[in-house]
Amino acid sequence: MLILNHIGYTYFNYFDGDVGHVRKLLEINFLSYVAMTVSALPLLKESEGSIVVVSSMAGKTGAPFSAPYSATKFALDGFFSSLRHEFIIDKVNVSITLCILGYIDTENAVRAVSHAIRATPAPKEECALEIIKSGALRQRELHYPSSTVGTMLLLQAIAPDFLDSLTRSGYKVENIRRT
Ligand SMILES: NC(=O)C1=CN([C@@H]2O[C@H](COP(=O)(O)OP(=O)(O)OC[C@H]3O[C@@H](n4cnc5c(N)ncnc54)[C@H](OP(=O)(O)O)[C@@H]3O)[C@@H](O)[C@H]2O)C=CC1
Ligand SMILES: C[C@H](CCC(=O)NCC(=O)O)[C@H]1CC[C@H]2[C@@H]3C(=O)C[C@@H]4C[C@H](O)CC[C@]4(C)[C@H]3CC[C@]12C
Repeated sequence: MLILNHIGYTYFNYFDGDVGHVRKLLEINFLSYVAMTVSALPLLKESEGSIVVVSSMAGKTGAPFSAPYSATKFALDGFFSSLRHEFIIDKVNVSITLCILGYIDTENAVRAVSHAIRATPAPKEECALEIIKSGALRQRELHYPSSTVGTMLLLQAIAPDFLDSLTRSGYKVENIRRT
């Protein structure tokens, strides 16, 4: 099983216009996932294995203060959803699981956003287990925590403007200091 999980450092703030940062983040969060998949594919085909791509709610719906990060996660969905089709057409028995995660209590995330986000983060240990399970079960997508992510995806489909305003109301915008 190939689990793609790493992310590069980004800021949590208004987009600052730095195109170089977006390019660098795409390299770490997106292109390296493509490169690692290419390297591992011969072995994965031989073992009929699984690719697990760790993404985010911010890779399915827009969220403020994470424009570069969000772009890299949307790119993962586009690339790996297309690849999944090709595997099925080609009868390649390698599964692709896209993990759509809400706010998780890892040290870096809590440090970056706890001053500005009202939600309580979900536990990282349970999250890690769900990620591994979803790959082993060859699920198409993991939604974790399922109630929050499931509700948000449903709202995106039926009431996208309402979801946007709900998302914004979850932020303490006054605590975001423009840099
Ligand atoms: N925590 C959250 O709220 C959420 C997380 N996610 C996703 O979950 C995954 C894990 O997130 P989380 O654990 O919070 O992230 P962290 O920032 O805690 O960890 C990121 C990891 O990536 C590694 N890394 C950074 N740059 C590179 C690089 N250039 N090459 C290789 N490795 C690198 C870091 O290594 P080192 O420590 O050595 O620098 C670190 O181990 C990510 O894909 C993230 O997008 C999705 C939604 C919410
Ligand atoms: C808060 C976002 C989701 C919207 C919401 O209100 N959810 C309620 C809930 O989840 O209970 C967060 C969803 C994903 C988060 C971001 C993420 O994907 C990890 C980044 C990691 C980095 O270390 C900094 C923080 C993140 C940008 C993080 C910020 C909060 C989310 C957008």
